Amino acid sequence: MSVSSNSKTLTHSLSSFTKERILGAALQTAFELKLPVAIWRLPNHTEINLIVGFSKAQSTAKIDLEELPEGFAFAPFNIDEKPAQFIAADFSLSFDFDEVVENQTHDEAATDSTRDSFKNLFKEQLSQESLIPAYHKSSSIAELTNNDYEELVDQGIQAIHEGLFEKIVPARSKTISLKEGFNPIDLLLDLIAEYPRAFVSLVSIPNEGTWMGATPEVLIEKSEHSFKTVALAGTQPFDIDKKLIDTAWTQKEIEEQAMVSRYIINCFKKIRLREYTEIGPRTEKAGNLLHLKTTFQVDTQATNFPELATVMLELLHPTSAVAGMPKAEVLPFLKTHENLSREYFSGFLGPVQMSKNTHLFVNLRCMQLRDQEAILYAGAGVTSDSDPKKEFQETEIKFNTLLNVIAKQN
Ligand SMILES: C=C(O[C@@H]1C=C(C(=O)O)C=C[C@H]1O)C(=O)O
Repeated sequence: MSVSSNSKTLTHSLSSFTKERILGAALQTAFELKLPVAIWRLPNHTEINLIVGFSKAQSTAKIDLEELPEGFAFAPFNIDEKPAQFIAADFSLSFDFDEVVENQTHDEAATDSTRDSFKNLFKEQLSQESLIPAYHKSSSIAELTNNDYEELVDQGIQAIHEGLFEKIVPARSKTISLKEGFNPIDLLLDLIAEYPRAFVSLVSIPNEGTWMGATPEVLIEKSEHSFKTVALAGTQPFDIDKKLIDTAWTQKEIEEQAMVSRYIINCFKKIRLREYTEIGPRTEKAGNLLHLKTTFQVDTQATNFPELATVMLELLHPTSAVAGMPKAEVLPFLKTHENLSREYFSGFLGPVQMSKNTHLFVNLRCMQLRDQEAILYAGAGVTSDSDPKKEFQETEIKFNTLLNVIAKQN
């Protein structure tokens, strides 16, 4: 294993451990010291990243992508009711294949004692051979669950027929029990291996809990001079015997996805941005599913709009792919009828300003890990042509993205 190191790092000692062991020890240490931690792998990348914050995750009502330091953002669906969390990259590690690199961390005096406690306990945990790491659990107890999803979809369809809105995305949850000896790191590494094109992550924050997922949906990508967002909607199971270009889409699915594109274009219009590139819609494979996807790109240097990502983030979230359209009518309807605490499901998450790049994703195909159980979440886009039974089936196949991999454990 090749290693890069410097005197302030642990790397020389890390290189003799497997990534399972290192990630497990870091998660356990963060749990014991009540520190926030995020582990992720970007789509189409091999590198796995881990950061630990040496102070509490910062609660913030606004994610300002220009102002924030390097770190990881984790925002709920309803950002007006519950603030977003931000984990600063006080300690960070990355693995590329088997090579481990401990990145130079910020050396702020205020966090020195936490840094020392973290490093000492981390070293101790690394020596535990069969460690099953613990994770932070949410302090919220009242979990709402809607058990009649078809009825909810039906109410949505009726409201569309009455002209209240054009599209709605009701969601539901499914609780499963976790096997004795469930190891979140093993599952995370299996998801990473199974879904190379997804954003795979585990986020664990004291009081907020632990979330894991493999999402196909980019919310915002920002690099020094470019901005990207996508309109992703329309769902069908992936058929291994069929070529992607031969995929046929119904009018309902085409319209449903077009509404998401229209929503993004309307956001551009609000800020008078005319120069963007639009690619698609094209069929996109997302694990066991297929979606329709249109990509929107902007050269932020040519348009002289360096803060575009922050402005668009506020306008876009939650998009019509996870809420519906128009938002002002749909959000109160969901609040009254959905009867589900979405929490971080269909919120957004991802690394901010890490090596000058920001990658935010919509938190889909995800679950919340609790004590011996996990709550999975999924929604489906409902339009006037929806069939409640089919929408229920769609949420079932969305759950399968995680369930198929969980079933392979042990
Ligand atoms: C709401 C979810 O997915 C979103 C809804 C889709 C749809 O309605 O077809 C497709 C992709 C996502 O934008 C989910 O995965 O839970």
